[in-house]
Amino acid sequence: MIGLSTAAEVRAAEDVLLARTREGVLMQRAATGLATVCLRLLGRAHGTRVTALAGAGNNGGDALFAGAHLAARGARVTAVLLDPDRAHPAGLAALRRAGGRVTGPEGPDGLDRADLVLDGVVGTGGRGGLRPPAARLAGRAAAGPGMTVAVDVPSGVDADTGAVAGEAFAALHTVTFGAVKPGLVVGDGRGCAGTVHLVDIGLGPHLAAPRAHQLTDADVAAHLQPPEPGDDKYSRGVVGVVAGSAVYPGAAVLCTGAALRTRPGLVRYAGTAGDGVRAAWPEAIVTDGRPADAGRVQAWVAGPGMGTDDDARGALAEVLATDLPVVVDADALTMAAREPDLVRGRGAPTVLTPHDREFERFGVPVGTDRIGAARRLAADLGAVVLLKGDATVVAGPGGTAFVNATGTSELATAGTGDVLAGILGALLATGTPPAQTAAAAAHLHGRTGQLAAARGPLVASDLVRHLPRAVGLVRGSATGSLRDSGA
Ligand SMILES: NC(=O)C1=CN([C@@H]2O[C@H](COP(=O)(O)OP(=O)(O)OC[C@H]3O[C@@H](n4cnc5c(N)ncnc54)[C@H](O)[C@@H]3O)[C@@H](O)[C@H]2O)[C@@H](O)CC1
Ligand SMILES: Nc1ncnc2c1ncn2[C@@H]1O[C@H](COP(=O)(O)OP(=O)(O)O)[C@@H](O)[C@H]1O
Ligand SMILES: [K+]
Repeated sequence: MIGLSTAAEVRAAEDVLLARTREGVLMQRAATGLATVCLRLLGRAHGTRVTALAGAGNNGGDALFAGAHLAARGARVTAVLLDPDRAHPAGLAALRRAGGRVTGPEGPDGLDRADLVLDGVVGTGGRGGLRPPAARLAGRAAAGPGMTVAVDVPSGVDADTGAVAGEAFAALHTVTFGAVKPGLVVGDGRGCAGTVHLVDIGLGPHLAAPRAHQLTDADVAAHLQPPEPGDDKYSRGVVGVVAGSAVYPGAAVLCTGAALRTRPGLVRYAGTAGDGVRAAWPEAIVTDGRPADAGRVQAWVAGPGMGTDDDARGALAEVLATDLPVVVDADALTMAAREPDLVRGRGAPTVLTPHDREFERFGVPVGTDRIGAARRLAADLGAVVLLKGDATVVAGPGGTAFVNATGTSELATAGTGDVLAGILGALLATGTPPAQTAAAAAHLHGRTGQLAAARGPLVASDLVRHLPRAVGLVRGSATGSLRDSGA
């Protein structure tokens, strides 16, 4: 699990460490790590042209020291000081000693010929979008030929939320210190950060336990254990699906198929699209009646394509009245937003899976702080909220959050949410903690999308087909990597 630490959490750990180390040691660790990553990315230093944009704070100090390291290895480094009178004195002296050039915000910045641009304008001390001189230089860097590398955080990105209020530096890579900040992996900040590289500066033992995480394949593998010799179809967790309708039979087929393909123990279907489900998935046990007629299950999925009429409302109320985990998706979200008390006060886990428009139906738009928004709704409803997007966020009612690290924008196609709901139901049926289980489902869904998209555009049923291979890949038992899978 990768911990995501806020700027305040990182600063608190830095303060402890600063008091125990010689002055400048932490910045040296940061700058050396930064220069090392840059050298790896460039392949060589000698003869390369580097422009380091340096603000007046410690972020600028990091960029100046890293520039000095690169200059000492033969790079031609130009430091552009945003505020020449307040530049980090020791960093500036080091850069000059190493033979770097120095200019002001209007000077010859070399951005039109740079191989590498370091963005040390502002880091965790930043507030709001970039101010004009910095915004202009960030724009020139983005238009120029140089590989853009952000120091700690792309300038203009809120490190905690990923919000970008105005202009921000568009980085191909971000070299971040001590801990990954949430703003690098969620919201608009994710797009500005590019590939994130973490440099260890020794903060680990002093960091507060993070309240937000990213899961790795290894974490998710624990949710995808193969059956054991003593298992039978019931012991693997039975999923109940309430989905589809005469108008939307496909949602029932996709959701049921995804549950079966994730954990092929037993899936029961109850609803008005039974014929379609029978035809597509003879393995499912189908009833045309109410959820109560379906037989025993360990988790319910309710919502995809089920409609919002009185019968649908009745079926939803029925599953929410059980003491079982329930996934509330799609049409069920519309009904739950109208009657939140259906969800509030449930004893068993409830996982709501809104996209932004569905989220807004609960009263407040998502806004620019996606983790905060998911946490607030989760706390209000006493439920887990899985907020879909290019980096899906999961929040539990107690504030634990996860940001998904897998996926592809090819998933922006109809029906992929129905597949996610089926995956989630299958994983919840084993009784694992609901917030992490929801994050595991999003992770597996994203990996499946990456596999399916390796061949080009995907449709939702491609995901269902690729699920077994994705499960195998995440378990670590599949051969080959995502890149060479040729799926
Ligand atoms: N505290 C420490 O010991 C360490 C700090 N480190 C670095 O220090 C950074 C934090 O440094 P600071 O607290 O000095 O703050 P920053 O350097 O992040 O920001 C302060 C500077 O940014 C300017 N600024 C703020 N908002 C701006 C905006 N919207 N547009 C343009 N300029 C803006 C301020 O005027 C000020 O000059 C971290 O991100 C990291 O890079 C690292 O060197 C590791 C060690
Ligand atoms: N641009 C994107 N990048 C990555 N994933 C996306 C993107 N757009 C949508 N997705 C994912 O695709 C799924 C779409 O779900 P949803 O909107 O509920 O679709 P539907 O209701 O048609 O099934 C979600 O898991 C979401 O996270
Ligand atoms: K920066």
